[in-house]
Amino acid sequence: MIHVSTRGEAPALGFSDALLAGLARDGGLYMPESWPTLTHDAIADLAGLPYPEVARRIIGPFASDIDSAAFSAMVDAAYATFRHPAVCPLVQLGDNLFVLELFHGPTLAFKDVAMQLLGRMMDHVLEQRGQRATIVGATSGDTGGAAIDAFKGLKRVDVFILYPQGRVSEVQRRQMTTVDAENVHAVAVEGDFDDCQALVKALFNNHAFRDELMLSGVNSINWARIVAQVVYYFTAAVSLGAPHRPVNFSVPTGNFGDVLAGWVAKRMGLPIGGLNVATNANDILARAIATGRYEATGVVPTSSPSMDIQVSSNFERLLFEAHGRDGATIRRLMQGLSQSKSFTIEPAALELIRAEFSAGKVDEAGVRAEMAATFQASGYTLDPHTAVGVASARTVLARVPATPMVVLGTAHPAKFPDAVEAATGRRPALPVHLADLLQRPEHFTVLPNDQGAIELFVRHKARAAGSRQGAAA
Ligand SMILES: Cc1ncc(COP(=O)(O)O)c(C=O)c1O
Ligand SMILES: N[C@@H](CCOP(=O)(O)O)C(=O)O
Repeated sequence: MIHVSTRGEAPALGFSDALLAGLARDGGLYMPESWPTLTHDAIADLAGLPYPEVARRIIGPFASDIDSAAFSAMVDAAYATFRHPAVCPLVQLGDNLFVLELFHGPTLAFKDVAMQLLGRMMDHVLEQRGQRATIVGATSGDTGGAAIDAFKGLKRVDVFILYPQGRVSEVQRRQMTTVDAENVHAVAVEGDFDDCQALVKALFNNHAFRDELMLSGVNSINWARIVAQVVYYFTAAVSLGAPHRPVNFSVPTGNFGDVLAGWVAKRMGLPIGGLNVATNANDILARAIATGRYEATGVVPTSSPSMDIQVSSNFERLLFEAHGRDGATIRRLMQGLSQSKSFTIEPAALELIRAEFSAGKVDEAGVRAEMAATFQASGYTLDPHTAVGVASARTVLARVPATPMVVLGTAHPAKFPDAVEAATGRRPALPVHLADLLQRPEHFTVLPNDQGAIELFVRHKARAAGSRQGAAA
């Protein structure tokens, strides 16, 4: 499978190279050249299969350059880390309303689903090539913890996670800062998530720095992240009757990776009726889909901090497809974004996007009301991110009540105990393996929102680690 950049100027790469590259060298994002599809019967055959087997059938065609026996073992090991036998179970909340619980992995967020596999695949490819890599990632709270858990202690990688200081929950912060592994570096940046993400992209776009340290990325700019997230759309839809009937999804959205994975599932033949982009007060995507104008206005802190994002990286992948895979157009739109923080989607592209995506914004009062109402009605505890998805899903469900609606349950409520307690009156407890998280000592470094300062820190730490590994070898 060949992968091309959304900006049309970087070399095309195979899966393993795209996996290690993260961001393309022209600043774009990798996408496969074509979509593998599953027949109606092949989708029907997925019913009742264990999650790892579905993962092999969906991810396998993309990861075709990884040895299949090794890949198969990595899939089994990745999903053995989940605490639920179904890996991603489906829970019914009401008539045709379901929550797909994606938070049974080690760090209680949907990021684990992809990251547990990504860590194993990267380590495998690096070992085969005899290489070391420096992973730099940006997080609004969940990617960081999931990446640190997946990569901690690995000999061939150093991990640097940039998070916005003071803008993640205490549990999220501690999941990053209490891991005592030499190859892990939690960096509190004096800025918001968009600043952290811009810094990561700037490090990649400094080609000398990128090559010197062999930078690699684990944000959803990495195509492998998206592929691994496609699987649960299949397991959920098939358990609700696909391919014999369509299923809708409502996705709490920030960086647009998770909902894009649903759109990929649709390209692969899954009968998804509609994909609902559910946003919190940071509603740039809802505005863009409603008006055709993508306009970044500055991040507002909310009770769903992982979705406090204005520059939504993966929207670029959808724009690429909707604009006829024309790299020149994407370069022009992205230049507009960096110069004036805005661009206009071309009318034909907007029409294509609207044919597949609806969008809705849920404000803070709406999030609280949804958490409270769901808890009172069914005793089910939603985290604030999933609550955005459920509240927005109800609007769609009112329009199309006969089609099952699956809301992606993106985080465990115990990651956001203050918001959940304020809405429901109950403080959710952390699972046993994290029960002493609030007592563990923290290690982190505070750095300014400055590319030079980040580069200095990463170079210093990565070189020291390289020398340690060299001495030990
Ligand atoms: C809990 C939670 N919900 C939703 C999202 C939004 O997902 P995406 O960035 O893929 O749109 C995130 C962050 O990615 C998250 O951590
Ligand atoms: N919400 C994310 C932000 C980064 O998203 P990613 O999917 O691109 O890694 C987070 O919690 O870190």
